[in-house]
Amino acid sequence: MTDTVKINRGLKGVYFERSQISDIDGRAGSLTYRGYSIHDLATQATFEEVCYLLIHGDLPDATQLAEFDAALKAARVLPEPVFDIIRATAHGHPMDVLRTAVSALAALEPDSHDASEAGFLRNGIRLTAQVPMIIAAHEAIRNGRTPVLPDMSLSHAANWLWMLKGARPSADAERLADVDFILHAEHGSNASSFAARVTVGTEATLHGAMVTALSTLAGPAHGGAAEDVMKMVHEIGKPENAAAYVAAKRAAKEPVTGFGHRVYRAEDPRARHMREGVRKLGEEMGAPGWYAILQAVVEAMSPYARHGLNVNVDFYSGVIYQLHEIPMDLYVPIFAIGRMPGWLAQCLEQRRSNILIRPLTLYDGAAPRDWVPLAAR
Ligand SMILES: CC(=O)SCCNC(=O)CCNC(=O)[C@H](O)C(C)(C)COP(=O)(O)OP(=O)(O)OC[C@H]1O[C@@H](n2cnc3c(N)ncnc32)[C@H](O)[C@@H]1OP(=O)(O)O
Ligand SMILES: O=C([O-])CC(=O)C(=O)O
Repeated sequence: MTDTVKINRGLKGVYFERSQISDIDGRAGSLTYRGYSIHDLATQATFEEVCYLLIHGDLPDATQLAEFDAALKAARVLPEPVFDIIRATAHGHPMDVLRTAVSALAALEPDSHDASEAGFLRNGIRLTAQVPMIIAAHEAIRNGRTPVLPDMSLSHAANWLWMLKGARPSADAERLADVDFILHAEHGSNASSFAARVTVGTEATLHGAMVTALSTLAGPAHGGAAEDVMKMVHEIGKPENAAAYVAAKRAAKEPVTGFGHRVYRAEDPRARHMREGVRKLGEEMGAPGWYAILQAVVEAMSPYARHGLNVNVDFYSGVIYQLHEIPMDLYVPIFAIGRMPGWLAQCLEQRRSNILIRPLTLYDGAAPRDWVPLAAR
């Protein structure tokens, strides 16, 4: 038996379900949401339109968009006890605070156990609005400031920057955040979305699935990479040091963060937009050095590109946040803001044709043996 079973460690290359949400061609380096190219969405759409597209399956018309936008804005409310929880955990990593607050919302929202399609949708849209509020409130509280109230006249991206900084963002800063959210919104059966689907598979709540997703996103092999890239850039310090840094990592057989992907063998198509954002912003802000370090790392990694090892979406995003003076430990939470509609769409899809997700592990431990009483061990 042991010899005949084929094991796909890490479920590499395994299809576990059909999906109509997004499509990744890893060899071509292409990504579509509901059939629309990520390049068109990143250059033409707003995050609100992308949310609607992912959740409902089609682009909204003007009335549908206005209704969706109004629902998202109306959901910018946090129950008071959530602020107490944020205050009590304020010294923790923002991702731990966010996950704890979302978990608390499961107990605080009266309809969090509504497992109907409408219940998932209502709770999911509410959480999409609440997640940036939690992150911004935590950032204010840990710095001794009063959380900034949401501004209902602002878009999702602009309101996030407003609550984070307490100042109206420029049109360019708003668009950069919007594009960042669009690029991070959905990515098939990535680890956090898969984990969320496993939770929905047990007929658990949407809040439960979101807590699972947040826990899974936080790891450095997944959403935590942007924070690690920024730490790497600081460690490298100047472009001339990049080659030695990469050589040392390769010699130690350690991954160079921001490179590699389970599915892409060509460059991650999302990286193009982030790269352009870093280059442009760096020049505008008179700080081109960060981009130069990143490109020196890319150059040092170029011998491995032909083996399919290229930059992923998180390679460039950290520097954009750094140029906006956003603390490093907020990088993963920002990813979560963008990923909310993707997680929601995945949970809705799982719920509609639900099945318990329960694979097998092949036992190769100790052979059957006799019980040994404690005194005899
Ligand atoms: C939003 C996201 O989640 S994107 C991913 C963010 N994560 C990172 O950037 C962390 C760095 N990257 C990695 O650790 C990995 O590339 C992962 C976890 C993303 C993907 O891992 P896997 O799919 O298991 O790796 P994969 O099978 O593609 O690796 C193939 C080979 O490339 C190597 N490799 C993969 N990533 C890297 C890397 N970043 N640096 C150096 N070598 C790498 C592996 O060691 C492996 O080499 P081997 O065949 O000699 O053993
Ligand atoms: O697809 C993956 O494995 C990881 C990823 O890029 C994402 O979640 O955006």
